[in-house]
Amino acid sequence: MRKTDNWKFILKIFLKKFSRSFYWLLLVVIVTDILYTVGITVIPAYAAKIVVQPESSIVIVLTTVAILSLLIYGAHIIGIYFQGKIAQLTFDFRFDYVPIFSKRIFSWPQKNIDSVEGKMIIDQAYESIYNGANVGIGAVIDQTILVLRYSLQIISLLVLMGLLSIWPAIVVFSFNIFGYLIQSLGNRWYANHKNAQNRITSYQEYFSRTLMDRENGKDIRLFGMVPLFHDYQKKLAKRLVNWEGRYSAVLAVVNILQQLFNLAGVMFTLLFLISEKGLTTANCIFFLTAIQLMNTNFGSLRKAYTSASKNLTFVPNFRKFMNAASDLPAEHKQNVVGGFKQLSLNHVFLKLDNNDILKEINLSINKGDHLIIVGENGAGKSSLIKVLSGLYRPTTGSAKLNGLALKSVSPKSLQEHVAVQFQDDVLLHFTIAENISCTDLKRTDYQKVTEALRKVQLLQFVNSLPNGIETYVGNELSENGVLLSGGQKQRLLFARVLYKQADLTILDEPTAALDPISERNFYQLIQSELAKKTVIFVTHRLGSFIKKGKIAVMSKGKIIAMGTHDDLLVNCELYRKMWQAQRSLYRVGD
Ligand SMILES: Nc1ncnc2c1ncn2[C@@H]1O[C@H](COP(=O)(O)OP(=O)(O)OP(=O)(O)O)[C@@H](O)[C@H]1O
Repeated sequence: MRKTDNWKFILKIFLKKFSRSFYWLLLVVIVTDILYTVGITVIPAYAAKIVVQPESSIVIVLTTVAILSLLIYGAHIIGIYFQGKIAQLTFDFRFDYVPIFSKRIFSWPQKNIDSVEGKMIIDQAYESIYNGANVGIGAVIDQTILVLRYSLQIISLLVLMGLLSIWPAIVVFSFNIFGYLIQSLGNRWYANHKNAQNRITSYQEYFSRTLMDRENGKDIRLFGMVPLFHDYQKKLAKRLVNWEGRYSAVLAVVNILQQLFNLAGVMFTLLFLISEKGLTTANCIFFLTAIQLMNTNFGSLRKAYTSASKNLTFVPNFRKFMNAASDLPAEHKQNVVGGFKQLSLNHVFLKLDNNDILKEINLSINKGDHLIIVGENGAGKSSLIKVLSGLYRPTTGSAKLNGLALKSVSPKSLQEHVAVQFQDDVLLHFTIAENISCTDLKRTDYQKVTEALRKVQLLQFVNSLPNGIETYVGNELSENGVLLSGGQKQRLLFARVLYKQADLTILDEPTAALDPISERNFYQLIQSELAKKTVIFVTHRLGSFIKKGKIAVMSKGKIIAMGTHDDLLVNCELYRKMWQAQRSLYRVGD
């Protein structure tokens, strides 16, 4: 990606953001800057009149100096106030990105979100916007505005100096240009080495995040893993400190050379002033003030420019995020499924990170079917569920819902007809009712929520809470929130499924955390509440329930057998082994 493209990209974002008032603010700030620059170089020279020309009227000179100073400093104060307003505008831009970010992330194929590459892109894009006021894309704009302001101040000084004598202006300007060239070498070093630094900081953030996250605390504490973490962190810190050391050395060289050039500029001008015998004291004072100010302005300009260039290195990450392939555009996802009739996979293969996860899957689920999927750990059951629920698109082969390509069905229609419960689902720290209805309280059917809670045997517990179904889950958004046990969470998630009453319900190990009584209640609910619905159900528990449906056995990414429990006991060795192993666990005395 070219640097100019990065600038163009940022400019486009901000031009859209800034209204006319922004340009007025900027104009006022620039005018006050120039007034200030001119004022503080001219006023001391004018005041010197009293010293060198005692015959001039002290009253007039002093009054003029006082009035000019008041005007100049007044304008300067107004300028500072408006700078604050500009900073507010450029800071506020990041909050426009909350909806843009989430919308884009959720329009990505799930496969990309789960991948390492996807994680990096999201993290880095996030960093470019939200890493603080002086970092990232916002900082590029802030610093570019500074570059513009300092440049105009320098130009006004050059014009002022040039009106008296062109040579000091040319000399100081040229030396500062050398200073700038040296600075750009330092900038180039930073751009070339930024990725190495990024990588170390991103690893380090993992450790800080994990150590600071209280939810991770249990095992780290119980297994005494803190030293292991600190060890890793120390090594990374060392690498980071080394990196910073090298960068400081580069900066020091740049700084020293720049100071030398500045000094040379001042010396040359002094020589010039000495050689110009006719120069008045007032002009002499003017030149010396102007040169000092110009050097300071050049220094600030270089600093702002360096900062803008440094922060520009964030832009490619952000652009990568904005340009990342999203799912099919909405216009290709207009198909609506009336009611559920059939879900079918034909010759489906799924590759994730270049690994073959699913191989040659052929499956057809018809209205009213109850399909149970069993298999070893890592066989591909959850991945298959992700294909069936439309989260993963097959790498080859087709997935169809009611004869329509699953990828072309509108998300809204899919959401209406399909309910899914994954083994790693998390409850949001919203109210219990919102977690079940998946919408705000105004649109929630309280009676249906109560009914679902009663069915999963949580109603009594929820009613005993201070705010009933309006109690918050967890304590991130409310101090009165309730902390739920693993089994309670799983029952609440199942209440969500019952509330929805979707045509097709997909459940991925929904009983793993349930006690035996709750588990039995769960099977009964499937048979009573979802009897007429279509259900796909992944489980490791080969209980009595399994004898009632059609079973698919998975191994190493394939469906190796399909049939009833009795068929499979005879025809599928893996199934027979799993059944016998589980039975042996529950036989008294074994
Ligand atoms: N996003 C991913 N990227 C790469 N590989 C993945 C991804 N998700 C899963 N896998 C791999 O796919 C294989 C199947 O995983 P999957 O979760 O589908 O198995 P499973 O049958 O549900 O296992 P379990 O019974 O343990 O829940 C595993 O080897 C896993 O490492």
